[in-house]
Amino acid sequence: MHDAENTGLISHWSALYGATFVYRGFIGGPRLMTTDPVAIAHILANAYEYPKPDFVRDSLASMAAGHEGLLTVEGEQHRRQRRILAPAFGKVQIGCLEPVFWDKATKLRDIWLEQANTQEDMDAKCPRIDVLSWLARATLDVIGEAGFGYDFDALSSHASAHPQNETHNELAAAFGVIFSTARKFRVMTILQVWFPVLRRFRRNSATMVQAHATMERIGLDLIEQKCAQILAEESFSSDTCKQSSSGAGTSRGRDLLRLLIRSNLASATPPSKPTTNPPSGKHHPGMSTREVLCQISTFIAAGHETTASALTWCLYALARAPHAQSKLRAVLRSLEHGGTPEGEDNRQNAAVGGMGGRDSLGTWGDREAREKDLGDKLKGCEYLDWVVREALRLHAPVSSTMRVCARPGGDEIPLSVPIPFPAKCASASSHAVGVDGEQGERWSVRVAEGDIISIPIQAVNRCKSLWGDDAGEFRPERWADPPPAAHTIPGLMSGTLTFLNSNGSVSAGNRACIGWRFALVEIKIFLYTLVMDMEFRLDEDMIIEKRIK
Ligand code: HEM
Repeated sequence: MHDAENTGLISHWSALYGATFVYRGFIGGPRLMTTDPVAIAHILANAYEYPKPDFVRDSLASMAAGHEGLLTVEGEQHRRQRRILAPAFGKVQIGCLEPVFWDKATKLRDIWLEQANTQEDMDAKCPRIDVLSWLARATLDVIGEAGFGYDFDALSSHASAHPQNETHNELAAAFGVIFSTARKFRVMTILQVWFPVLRRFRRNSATMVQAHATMERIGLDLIEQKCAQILAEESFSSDTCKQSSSGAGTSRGRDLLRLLIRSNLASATPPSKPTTNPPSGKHHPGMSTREVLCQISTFIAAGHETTASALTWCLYALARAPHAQSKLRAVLRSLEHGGTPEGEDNRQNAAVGGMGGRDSLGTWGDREAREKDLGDKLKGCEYLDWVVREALRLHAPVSSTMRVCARPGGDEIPLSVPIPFPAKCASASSHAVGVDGEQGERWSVRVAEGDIISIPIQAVNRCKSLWGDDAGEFRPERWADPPPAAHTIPGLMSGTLTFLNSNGSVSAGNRACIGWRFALVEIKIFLYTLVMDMEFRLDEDMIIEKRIK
């Protein structure tokens, strides 16, 4: 399962055994796998009764998210953190971060254009660019600045033109050590799940200890800086405060961490104490410094590679569908010129790779006003929206997740597709019967407390029973009229599980991606900036497939 390109196998099993079946995990442990939308809706709507299994939380924590970040905490602690974090991810607040997205997207585009002009092995007009590594740099810079006002400087150090070159930024290097070590020791991580005695042999090399210390030191410094800024603003109670809380202006100084600390202070401050935040009416405990610290690494772990991978797959899908790519470019260009084809002549000399493209955004006059105007237009651009939805449906960056039943005494999970008895087997000549000899159909499946359930996000997104026979094809136009069956998936991005779903009540738990709006706005601005001036094609000499590294 680990090595197979991850959707194919699950779709194959679903075709053989139905939407809900059991497979054997590591050392034979049984796991329930379901692509049934009703079952998935039930599990996700009761998020606190279906938490992430310990080994999943452990492995997320070791991939830098920490044990007290939003990705890894459960129950009451999660509810409290989510409430404090939610305001930082609101529509207005994300709007404030748009200048960062424009800035990094433009920087990346200029680097690629420069490479296109100078690359030695450029064959005629088609230079080869390793898109994923560059996008990983760009999205690291984005999450650094928009997440906590920190400059990773990953794009600026591009002079060597080799994105794989080691970074000189100490926080990026520390994160790299932790992230790659966590990935490398997968087998050991799995063994530690089954044999807890092995947990004491966790690798804690001097490099790892130092990497953790660096992350902690820089994180604490950032928290201190933000607290000082907020306190200064509070004491001045000036326009600056009004401006930042209303979300106006540029992003400088208005990062997620700062918003989170403001929200945390408001939460932990007795209502009598003056604060620039509107009174909530209730007094809740805030997050500890350790919890705030863990959110910094959580933002990097959850928001960096996911978005780089999403953007890479968007470009891949467009490269494989030249017609859709040209249509998108035409639509985006018409946005810029108020719906007219003006500017086409200027671009006629632009070679593939966009070498005749524009100057950076800065030379267009009032840069901020122009970005704001374009940002608004992008939000209303239907075809761009279809392209992004379709690419993220087909290529969900988080391809699966797991839950464990924690309901005392187990649960009965409802199904929309019944399980037949005798159950279907791989071989048509053999049949299994229900454990209790039962015959007929079952419209629910019984799970015991402790049973592990796999939710194959990407396989659900590509399910033919939901999306039709062309479910595996990139066809943005399908979003003009999505099939009714797709609406049974209560996803954040209609009909898909890419960002998981949010149909749970606050008390039952909401584990959907809190950064979905951040990601979508970032992706759209990057696509606009890159696709406008460059044409993307696949390198014919490369085999591109999706693997969990
Ligand atoms: C295209 C980009 C992204 C995708 C596809 C994505 C997908 C997801 C998914 C599937 C989950 C649920 C994981 C699970 O419960 O097993 C999740 C959770 C989360 N995501 Fe994202 N994400 C993206 C971008 C971001 C960004 C940019 C941020 C932050 C800036 C972010 C922050 C988080 C956090 C903090 C959680 C945990 C939420 C909770 O448990 O309450 N994500 N994401």
